[in-house]
Amino acid sequence: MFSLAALGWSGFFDAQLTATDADFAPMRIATVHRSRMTAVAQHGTVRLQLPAQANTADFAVGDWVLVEPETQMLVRRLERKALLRRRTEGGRMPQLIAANVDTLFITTSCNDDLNPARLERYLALANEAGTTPVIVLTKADQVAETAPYLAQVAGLQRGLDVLALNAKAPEAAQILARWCGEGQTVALVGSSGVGKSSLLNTLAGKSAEDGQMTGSIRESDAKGRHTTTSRSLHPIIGGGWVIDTPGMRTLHVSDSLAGLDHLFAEITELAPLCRFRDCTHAHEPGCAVQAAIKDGTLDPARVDRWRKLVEENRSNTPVQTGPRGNRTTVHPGKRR
Ligand SMILES: Nc1nc2c(ncn2[C@@H]2O[C@H](COP(=O)(O)OP(=O)(O)OP(=O)(O)O)[C@@H](O)[C@H]2O)c(=O)[nH]1
Ligand SMILES: [Zn+2]
Repeated sequence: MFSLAALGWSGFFDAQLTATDADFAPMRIATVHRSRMTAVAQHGTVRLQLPAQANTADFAVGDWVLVEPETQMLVRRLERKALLRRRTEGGRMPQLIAANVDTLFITTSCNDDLNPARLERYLALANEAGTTPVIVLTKADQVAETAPYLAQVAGLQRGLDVLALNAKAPEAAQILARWCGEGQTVALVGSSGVGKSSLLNTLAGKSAEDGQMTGSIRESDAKGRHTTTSRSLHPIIGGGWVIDTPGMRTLHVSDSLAGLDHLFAEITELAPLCRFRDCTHAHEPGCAVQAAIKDGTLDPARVDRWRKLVEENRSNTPVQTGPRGNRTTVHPGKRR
């Protein structure tokens, strides 16, 4: 038995209920497949009945829905507090990754997987979603010192929490406990092999074998490696919920202007100080960004990465146009 608060219910969702909703049970989407979905209810997990017109692609793990209790028929989805989504190459609509996630554990390991430019992509994703990012460096037990790895990620975003742990050790759950209290939802993202499944098993208190059986479906990818292919909602031992996501090979940045501004705040805050309002910060006289690079307060490599992501975001984000402010989505053209 779970209380609604333990499931992550809050005033934000309560405020969306009307008098006629009293007959329905709030439930949280636990898995989304092509033609079926399951949800966690106060009494356990149920398979939802879907109305004929429902499209499971419109739902994300972590979503709150109202359900008709006798028939388990889905009635409607509640507005989301946060939504992680991305566009895949050639994808017309953004793919939903997870909803109502409080904290995104951006996972990488203390080895060659650690790549600040890739982490910045995940940070933009988290910022744009309205989810707090935390960088989790796994495989801390495999290196003599974690300090050099922590140093590489510490400056990636103001106020960013960064920590190193062994994903397979039970202490990992204590290190992450501040983000995992009752009703809190966290999600794991990162490249294949960094230890997301290991961390999930540690947080959910499962042995590796149980974890594989009851958790994610693992199948071989093109290279014969076993990778996580589904996502689902799992209870954390000390309270809260964890959503695992499939390993992402490449994360293209799109629809994330605000997320990028927040990520690169130390750069975007300088722009108003440039002499020209439309300064490109490349060659203009009186450019505050170039001045900061020159006096050593701004890392030129960081500025290059910022420029590249802003450009990528522009070319991948549909232009919102239309008569009298109607928002018409124009799908992005071929990537250059
Ligand atoms: N020593 C050590 N090994 C780890 C740690 N985290 C993961 N591993 C090992 O690294 C390998 C990959 O870990 P997984 O948890 O399967 O990685 P994943 O991110 O879930 O990978 P995908 O399912 O492909 O997305 C496994 O052999 C783990 O046992 C860690 O913190 N320390
Ligand atoms: Zn400038």
